[in-house]
Amino acid sequence: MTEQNTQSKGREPWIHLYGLTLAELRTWLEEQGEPGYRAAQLFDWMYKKRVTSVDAMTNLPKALRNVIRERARLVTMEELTRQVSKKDGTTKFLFRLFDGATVETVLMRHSYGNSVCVSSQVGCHMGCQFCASTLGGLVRNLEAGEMVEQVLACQRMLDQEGQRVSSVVVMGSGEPLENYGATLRFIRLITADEGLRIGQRHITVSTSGMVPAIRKLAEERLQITLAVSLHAPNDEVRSRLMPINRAYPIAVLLEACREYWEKTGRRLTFEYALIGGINDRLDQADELADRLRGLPCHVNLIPVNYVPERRFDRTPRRQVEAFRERLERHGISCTVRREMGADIAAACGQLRAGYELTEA
Ligand SMILES: C[S@@+](CC[C@H](N)C(=O)[O-])C[C@H]1O[C@@H](n2cnc3c(N)ncnc32)[C@H](O)[C@@H]1O
Ligand code: SF4
Repeated sequence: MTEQNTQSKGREPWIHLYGLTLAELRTWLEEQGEPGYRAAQLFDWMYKKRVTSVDAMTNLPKALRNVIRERARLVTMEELTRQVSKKDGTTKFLFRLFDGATVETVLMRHSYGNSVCVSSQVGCHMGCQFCASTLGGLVRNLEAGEMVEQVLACQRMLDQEGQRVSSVVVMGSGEPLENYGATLRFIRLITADEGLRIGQRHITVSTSGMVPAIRKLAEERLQITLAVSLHAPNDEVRSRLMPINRAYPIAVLLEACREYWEKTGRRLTFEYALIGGINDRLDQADELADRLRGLPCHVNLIPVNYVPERRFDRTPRRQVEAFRERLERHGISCTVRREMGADIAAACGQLRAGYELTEA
């Protein structure tokens, strides 16, 4: 039996079709006593025609459709809410999963294409001080198929406009490298030729800095971008903001990043949320530049999103610009991330947190 079935503890033994590769789907069909060649037809309905019901798969025999309906599931998530930004078209979805847990997905509309921000876990237990996703701790890992479904839900919305998902960032709730197997499987599924065919170079995985997993990922030699949430120029500040820094301090983390670059040839991205009075002084920009010197990388500066439970101040716009200029003067490539969907609420994780509160 396929790997994903054994992952899914605590649910009825049905197979999630979006969690399977084409070869695995073929094997599964054969195990059900059905011809394996039907897998390609099924995949076509799933990924090219993107139907949401097995009944719509009209070129499959009725008996086969019955087998699939009884023993497998196609769509496992229900859309609870959809908010569309009037400013920039950013769309935030809140989904209910098969077990009642909820996750967020965000579709961002850029001039250069459409990007989906995927969640990798329900909640998170990493405890970063500025992040809403961790407020209720970790509920569970997402399965690969549930991550694929997030992308497909956005693609179905884009289908109405004749557009496609051009890039994927695993930057929603959760620490993807803690859910390593599912994240890797997800990447393989969405890049597959017979699936959505999203190029590896259009995929970014963001991590809080799980050093052993970064090393393991480097060995896979994928062409994805690794984004590392750094947020501080030294261990004192980073350990206050991110408990993981006590296990893997900055020097150890940057060493793993260098290894990632050496093995994959991919430039690193560092995420740096500017928090007023904590990590946004110009001498801290100097210190950050010192640490990153010689490592092929790009820094994304993000004025911290307000999380009511945390009460961190946002760095004023002028100071953000000064910080960026200082880094650039040191030769560090750097951008200030454009705020998307500012009118539809909230830092990552807040939509779900708000929903869980009103449901409780
Ligand atoms: C929600 S995390 C998920 C991926 C992974 N766990 C990580 O930490 O990189 C995605 C990014 O959002 C950032 N982030 C979380 N809360 C934020 C906030 N309130 N303001 C700005 N960025 C935030 C994180 O630091 C990280 O760079
Ligand atoms: S920033 Fe990432 S690792 Fe930290 S709590 Fe949020 S989701 Fe988890």
